[in-house]
Amino acid sequence: MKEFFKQYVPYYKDYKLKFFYAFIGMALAAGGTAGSAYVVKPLLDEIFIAKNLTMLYTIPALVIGLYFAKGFGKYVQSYYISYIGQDIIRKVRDNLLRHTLTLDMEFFQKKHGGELISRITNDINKIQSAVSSQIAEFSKEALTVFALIFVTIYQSAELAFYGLVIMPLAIIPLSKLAKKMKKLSYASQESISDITTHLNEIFNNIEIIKANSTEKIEIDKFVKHNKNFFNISIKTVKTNELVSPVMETLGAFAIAIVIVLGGTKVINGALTVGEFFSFMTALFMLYTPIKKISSLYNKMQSALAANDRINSLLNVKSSIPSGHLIIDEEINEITFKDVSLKYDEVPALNNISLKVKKGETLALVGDSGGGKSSLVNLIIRFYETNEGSITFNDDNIKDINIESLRNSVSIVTQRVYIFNDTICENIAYGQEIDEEKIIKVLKQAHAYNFVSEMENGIHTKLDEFGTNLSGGQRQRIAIARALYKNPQILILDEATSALDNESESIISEVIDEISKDKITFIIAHRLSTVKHATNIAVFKKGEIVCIGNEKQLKKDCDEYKRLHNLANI
Ligand SMILES: Nc1ncnc2c1ncn2[C@@H]1O[C@H](COP(=O)(O)OP(=O)(O)OP(=O)(O)O)[C@@H](O)[C@H]1O
Repeated sequence: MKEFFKQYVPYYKDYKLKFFYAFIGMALAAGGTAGSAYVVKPLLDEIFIAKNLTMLYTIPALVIGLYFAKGFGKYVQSYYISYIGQDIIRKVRDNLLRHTLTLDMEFFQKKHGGELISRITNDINKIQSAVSSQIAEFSKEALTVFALIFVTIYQSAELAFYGLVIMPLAIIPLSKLAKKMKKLSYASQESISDITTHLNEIFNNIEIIKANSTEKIEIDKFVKHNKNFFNISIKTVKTNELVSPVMETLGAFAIAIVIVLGGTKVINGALTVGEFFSFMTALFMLYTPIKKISSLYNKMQSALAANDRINSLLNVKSSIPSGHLIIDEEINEITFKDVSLKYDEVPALNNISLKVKKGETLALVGDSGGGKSSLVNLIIRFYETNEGSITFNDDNIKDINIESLRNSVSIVTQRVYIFNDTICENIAYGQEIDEEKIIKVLKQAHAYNFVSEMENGIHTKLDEFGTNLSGGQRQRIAIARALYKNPQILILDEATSALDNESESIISEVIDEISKDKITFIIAHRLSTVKHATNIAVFKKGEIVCIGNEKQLKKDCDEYKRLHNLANI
């Protein structure tokens, strides 16, 4: 709990004035509550026993004033505390996404999107009540407790001792319940994360699910996750709801003792009836905030568990540190020297050495799983080499600033990413929109014809995942996006696989033309796509078995000949 506050207290310092207002509200609310307990004494002693007529009118006015103070105080306090809490949560959520996006691809490959969404939404919601309403409630209830304790002691210190001694005894069962709550909360958050992950998977793979009629299998899986969440939630309710009966039973003992002792004092004339009832009212009133504090403490455990999960994400650090060099000159060559890459100790690339110069195109061909995409993953530093070095001109890739590196590269992959935005925004993604330039690249990518036929032309909004486009149209949008960036390095990983032969050969010509001042890498299964490449590297099981132009390979490379023959079957 200490760590939790340590982590969030720095956020609070921006809200000093709001805290001050909230505190005034709290003080009014606590004062109003204690005052309404105190007022029982003059009510009984002055009105009912002494029959004082002035008091008959003064006290009701006082009651109205006290309740107004209590209500107004509560309102002011709730508003300011919620404001502070919500604003802090907004900042924590921003920070969490900011941090998550610094992590490397390996992390995202291993973590499910659904789980991350769950952390950034559900878990943060859990701490929201802790940093805002729970802290406020806790402070308000604690202040009320102090004020009421003051009233009880003021009325009778001896009775107060018997009435309140039970409180410390309650700590033992309550702390046991709190421990259990933290465990249950953790399990509950894991379970909701399973649900989000599964839902994410279902909606992302809906085509496959429908096409295979596996809806029932998915529903059965979901029912299991959902039932698990229900079971944990019910256990949480059982544990949390135990607080109240435990406190009430212990409280009943205290009250019983006080009735016997206090009653005796009233009978002996040591205490007035008013004093006794005022004391009893304060004591009764006292158990409500104490019960609330215990229950809040239990609920706080759920925030602590959520915070553990949030911190475990915040503690993950990128294993690919950025370098300091900013690319501000032309990249004339990229050199791979004895490069090896392993994914979790499984080798994917072995001893790769090659050089690509500006104006050249290197094509990567070979069987599936040969390591072609892995090689381009290294150029954009999605992964780190295990051995060997990659240099841009004479600079080691590890010394180059990652953002600057990626700004110099455009990559089009098999999987086309479309944002839920207009065609303009999708093409200029991350850069200023220049409509003329957008139209130019759309024409180059052979996309302008179908775009101009759309209702709003380049301002047409695309669905997320680009479902209002065909596969080939999506690829053309992705190619246009890559061209718009006008990068020094162009990577096309099966970028034209969904195009018909005619479009592909036209786009290939465009790419040949624009790649004259770039370093280009093309991965393609269709060998016809790459026949004009300066060099073709043939991959097999993570190694380059031959490298050369098409003519040389056709002559000397058995593996290339095999691929060529397969393509012609
Ligand atoms: N993120 C990853 N984590 C673990 N292993 C991976 C990852 N990406 C690729 N691999 C493995 O590395 C090897 C090379 O894969 P890679 O994707 O580079 O091949 P490829 O030649 O591009 O294949 P394809 O033509 O099918 O796209 C494969 O055995 C693959 O299973």
